Amino acid sequence: MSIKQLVDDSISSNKVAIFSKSYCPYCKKVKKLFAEEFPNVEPKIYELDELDDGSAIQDYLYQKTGQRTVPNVFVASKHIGGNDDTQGLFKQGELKKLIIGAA
Ligand SMILES: N[C@@H](CCC(=O)N[C@@H](CS)C(=O)NCC(=O)O)C(=O)O
Repeated sequence: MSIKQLVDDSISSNKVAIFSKSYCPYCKKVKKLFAEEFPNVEPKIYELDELDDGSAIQDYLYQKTGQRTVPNVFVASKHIGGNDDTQGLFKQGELKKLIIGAA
């Protein structure tokens, strides 16, 4: 499977997909948000620093979204952005709507 296929498939087949790095504090915050606020949703999490293809995945995400940083979050196949974007969407009540809509 190509990197493009792997990333695109995981975005379309998971309600929440998070491309993360295990040591990244912003990633920890966004993973905590989902775990605490949406405990019934199990995000698909890729720790890019622990994967052989992690750099290639990060390159493809940059090509796809214009965002190189992690976390890079997708909900209901929609690109949300990083931790700041995700927390902002949550505070507006829009993250819940997206998740419910994807049920
Ligand atoms: N404002 C961003 C900050 C994200 C950020 O700075 N992430 C760092 C890791 S902690 C990053 O991606 N650095 C580049 C890299 O790891 O390739 C957010 O809220 O997501």
